[in-house]
Amino acid sequence: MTPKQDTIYAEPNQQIDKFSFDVNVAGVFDDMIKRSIPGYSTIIQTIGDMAYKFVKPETNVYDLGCSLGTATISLRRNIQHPNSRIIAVDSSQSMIERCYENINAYKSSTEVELICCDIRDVDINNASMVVLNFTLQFLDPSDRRALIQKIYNGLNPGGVLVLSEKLKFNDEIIQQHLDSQHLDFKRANGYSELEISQKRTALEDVMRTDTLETHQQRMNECGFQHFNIWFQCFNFASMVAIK
Ligand SMILES: Nc1ncnc2c1ncn2[C@@H]1O[C@H](C[S@+](CC[C@H]([NH3+])C(=O)[O-])CC(=O)[O-])[C@@H](O)[C@H]1O
Ligand SMILES: O=C(O)C(=O)Cc1ccccc1
Repeated sequence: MTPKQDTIYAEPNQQIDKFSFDVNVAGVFDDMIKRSIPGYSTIIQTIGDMAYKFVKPETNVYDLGCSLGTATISLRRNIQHPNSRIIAVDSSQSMIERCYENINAYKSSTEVELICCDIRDVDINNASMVVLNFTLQFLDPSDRRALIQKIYNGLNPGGVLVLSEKLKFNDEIIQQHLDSQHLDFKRANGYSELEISQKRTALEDVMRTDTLETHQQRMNECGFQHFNIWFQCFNFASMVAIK
């Protein structure tokens, strides 16, 4: 089925509300994320490839900020062991409802537990893989370290964290260049100048990005000794940390 087209910011708005993962966004999210994040499909595919390699029998796999379940479905398709379990979490009720339908559209022997709650309140234990695919950037910056620490503590030795994020750059010239390439990507995917600028306003103070150096330092401080970026397209990156 072709996803419903994202026209949320297509008409001029008198007042632009803060971006939220409400029923309107959930209804067009498949289309929105594919047209907004360069490399999204590659990252989803590779999360599946990593699940094949990293997920061990009798362990938990977490998809934190699962939205419509795209990463969960990729994980589940690639897990080799029937006796592992995916715990998919999102705080948006509208996302969770649609995610439930998407997950149940496929049969699989891997159980998925869907939880509607804040990822800061979820217990992480006996994990062989944790996915934060473009979710950490929406968390209050002062809560990020505690979340990464909780993930580190809940991972088994040899377990993996996949962290995908929009990046910020200290170098102003690089920041401007990569941002303009991202805007060209959105234009090429059919977004108008009005859509781009209204969404940008809505995302201010809602999505706060970190530099790669901040991510690296936080990972190290939480105990991860093996960390690197495995994918980057413009200002979007996916990183891997192994315990
Ligand atoms: N504190 C929180 N607790 C729980 N959920 C949260 C929280 N904050 C934000 N979310 C949820 O995190 C998701 C972020 S989207 C993830 C895409 C997905 N991973 C994908 O692979 O398609 C990324 C984006 O829109 O750029 C939304 O569904 C929020 O409701
Ligand atoms: O659209 C953007 O400009 C982004 O930075 C990515 C994004 C994608 C989906 C929801 C919110 C932000």
